[in-house]
Amino acid sequence: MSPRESGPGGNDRRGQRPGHGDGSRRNARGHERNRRGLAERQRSAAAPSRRTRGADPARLAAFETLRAVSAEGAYGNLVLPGLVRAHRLDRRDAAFATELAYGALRRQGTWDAVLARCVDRPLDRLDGAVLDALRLGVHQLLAMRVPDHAALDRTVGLVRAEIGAGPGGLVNAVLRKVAAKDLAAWTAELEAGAPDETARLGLRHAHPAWQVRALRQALVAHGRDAGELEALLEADNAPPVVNLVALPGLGELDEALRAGARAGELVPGSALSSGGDLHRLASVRAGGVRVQDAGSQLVARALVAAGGDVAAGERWLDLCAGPGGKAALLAALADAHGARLTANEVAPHRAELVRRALRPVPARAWEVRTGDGREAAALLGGRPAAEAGFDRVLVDAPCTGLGALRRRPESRWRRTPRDLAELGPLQRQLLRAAADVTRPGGLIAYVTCSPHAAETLAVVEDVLRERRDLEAVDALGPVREAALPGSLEGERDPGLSRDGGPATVQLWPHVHGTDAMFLALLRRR
Ligand SMILES: C[S@@+](CC[C@H](N)C(=O)[O-])C[C@H]1O[C@@H](n2cnc3c(N)ncnc32)[C@H](O)[C@@H]1O
Repeated sequence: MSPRESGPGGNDRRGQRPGHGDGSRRNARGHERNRRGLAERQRSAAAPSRRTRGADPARLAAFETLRAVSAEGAYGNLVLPGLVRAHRLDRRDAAFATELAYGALRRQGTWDAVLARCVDRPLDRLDGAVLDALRLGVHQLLAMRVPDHAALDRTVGLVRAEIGAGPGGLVNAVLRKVAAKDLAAWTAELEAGAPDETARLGLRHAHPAWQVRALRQALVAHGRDAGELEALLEADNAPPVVNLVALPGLGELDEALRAGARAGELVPGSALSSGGDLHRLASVRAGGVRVQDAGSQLVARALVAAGGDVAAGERWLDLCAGPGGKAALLAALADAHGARLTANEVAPHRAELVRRALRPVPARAWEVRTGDGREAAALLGGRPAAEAGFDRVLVDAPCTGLGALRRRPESRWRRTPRDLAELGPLQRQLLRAAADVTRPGGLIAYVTCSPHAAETLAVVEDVLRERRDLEAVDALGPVREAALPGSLEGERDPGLSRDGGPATVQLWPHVHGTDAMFLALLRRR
């Protein structure tokens, strides 16, 4: 049996029932700890003694991630790396904790449906910490190669150590019921009780039904086959490959490639990371090499490739720049072309992240402004757009993120259709404001990391309908120009031309291995 199969903690603990002996003392501490904030938990996790013999550090890191997500509204992908460091997990245990935490978060809806059949009361009447521990137990039993006895013993040990002996008994009884069937049997049972195909797919692939419906509609709206839906849902559940970008003129990928990364297949100057702690790479520490989804790289580069050569002295604007991924690439490209980028962000703490992202780029090429993009007209200082307007404007609009579900494990369960209704007006206002500050002849890239038609095609169509001074221009040509030759042909063609008009571009996780980025290009007349 490989270490992976028994999970972290090693063979020394196999068969041992952890947590016996000093249960009550640890119970009290566990309750208290579960009420404390993340920072304090991270500090105490870093203490030299492991505090609990019942909870192995990798499962504890996963448990604390789920607690931070469900009790504090944290983002799992932001919390877990800190806990991996705080618990001093080695590479193997870090991989186990990541698979466990992210997997349990992604599949939460399906695991809750399984648990609802094994618990004698509504799940919302369970203690939140107990429910999170149960989710971790189910994920190990049904979706990881952890033997049943290890999944049970370690999860019960974790509960005894972190929550209490009483809950330990309940978790033991419930997980035994879960372990009585395998994933295929559970899936068949859940699907048999589902009212329709959408609900069945939602249970099978752990997506809320409204998102299954929305993604099916999005495939069709962007010119693909609805039959791809299951492949898309599956891609949302696969751990995303970490893409790297070398900022042009500022970073080289040689070091990453020597360390095991593979050259990117979609975008020049990109690589697929071999995993592990990227901060071991000097080029990453220096900021010339950054983590960035290949789809994000592509749409940023397409804005620069569009409309012929960049003229020296061009002024570019990134209207919604936080945390600065695309701004860093744009600023590096701006510097290489003798252009200058203004990066705008409404949230001050995110504007600070933009500043940090831009630090490796020479200061002559950029400035950061904190402000509401809807008031971008202030950037022109009262002068007309024909005189002071920007040549290229990126509107990377706040959106539901339905195209980046791989990366944000819990987000699918947090989002609601109401978000679409709230974001729609903001997206339109930002696009109009971008148009107002673009010089005649200048280009606007409207981008979302969602393929939902309501925040992509509908937004662009509405604004085009009301503004005679805007026209759609082809986005596919510039995207192809920015991509590696031949990488977007045939089945991988991301373009959609409606009624022979200029094409918009929609990338897909299951086709391109990227987030589902949307790009429309507009020109101000
Ligand atoms: C999709 S994210 C942008 C991602 C960014 N371009 C990158 O590549 O790292 C959208 C950003 O818009 C910001 N935002 C939301 N409302 C805004 C507004 N009214 N004006 C400017 N920025 C806004 C959000 O805070 C968020 O940072």
